[in-house]
Amino acid sequence: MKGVLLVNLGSPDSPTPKDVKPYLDEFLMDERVIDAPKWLRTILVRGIILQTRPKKSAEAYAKIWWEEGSPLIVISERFTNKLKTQTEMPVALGMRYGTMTIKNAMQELKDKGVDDVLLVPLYPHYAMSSFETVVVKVLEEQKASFPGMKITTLPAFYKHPEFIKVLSESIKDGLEGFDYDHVLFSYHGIPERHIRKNDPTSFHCKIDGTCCNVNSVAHNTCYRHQVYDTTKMVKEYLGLKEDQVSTSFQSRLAGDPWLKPYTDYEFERLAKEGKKKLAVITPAFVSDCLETLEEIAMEGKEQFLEAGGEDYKHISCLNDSDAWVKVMAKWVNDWQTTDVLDVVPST
Ligand SMILES: C=CC1=C(C)c2cc3[nH]c(cc4nc(cc5[nH]c(cc1n2)c(C)c5CCC(=O)O)C(CCC(=O)O)=C4C)c(C)c3C=C
Ligand SMILES: [Fe+2]
Ligand SMILES: [Fe+2]
Repeated sequence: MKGVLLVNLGSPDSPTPKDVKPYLDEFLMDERVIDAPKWLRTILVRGIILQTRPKKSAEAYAKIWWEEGSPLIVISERFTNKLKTQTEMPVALGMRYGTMTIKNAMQELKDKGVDDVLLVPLYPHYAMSSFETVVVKVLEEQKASFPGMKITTLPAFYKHPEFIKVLSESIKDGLEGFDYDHVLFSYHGIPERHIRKNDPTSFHCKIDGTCCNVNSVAHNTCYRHQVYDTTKMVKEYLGLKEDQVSTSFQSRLAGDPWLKPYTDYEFERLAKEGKKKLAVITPAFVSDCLETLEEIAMEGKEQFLEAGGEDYKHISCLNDSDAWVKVMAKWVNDWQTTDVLDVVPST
């Protein structure tokens, strides 16, 4: 029997250093997130980052925590429950990190008789630190505990016309009544090195965009290429002008160079350039989370206004909107009936 496995990133169990520490430990010890050799990763993560970050992160989580729990988890659960009403297949939700494990979600599907699974990583774009690590983890669990289960993965849907439409329409709703003069597309950043590592040709990606008009298999796994495609397509759908839109990257950790331009620098640049009313959208995330609610909606607003901006609005992610659930329901139901995935990767 067919079933659907939704996977998102995960959150700590509570916004306290006691719960944030093991969550960050699992997250940052993932070799696809901090991709240093294990001995070095251990020193970096356990010897340095985890000495101070859990307290700082817990304070940030406390600012956005809901009565029902972490926004990312609550929203993902609401999305899952709505999807269940729109498909005959069993649907289960797991998280890559934390206590809501992928293994438990796979067990839930198995207990319902599912042996043919559509895996949906809840990320529009491919990065080894998001999409790829989910796929690898699911395949590891399959090998270890569910050998009879067939796994098919929904590809990154960053440029699927139905995704672009539902995202653009939700942005249009968010912009209504807000007299903006610029729209910033802020995506989660990744180290530039990860782009090179994910380039199967080893020579295509130049990290400055000059490669992106040349068709290449590299684009199937190039996070930078994919996010710029999303920006371009949403910009076209909404009829925004070239100088009304820009793309930037948030949430970097110290160390190696990450994808540029950095969102916090963009706030300053845009304010200094006279863009006084800024709308910010965060399309790397399908659900609101720490990185959107705290870093962008709270900290970002402060940074932009301090730099001379006058008005600022973060537009919510797709979350559990009926329109987004309907798009996902169509994709999974099409797979159920035809075995075909109408979500093609790019070249
Ligand atoms: C778009 C998907 C994501 C990518 C790609 C990604 C890469 C990435 N992240 C870190 C480090 C951290 N990210 C943190 C939070 C966080 N990251 C994503 C998504 C992607 N990360 C989400 C949805 C969240 C929010 C989770 C929530 O509970 O709301 C954090 C934890 C918070 C903090 O301490 O700041 C860290 C750390 C790296 C290093 C990385 C790529 C190498
Ligand atoms: Fe992250
Ligand atoms: Fe490219």
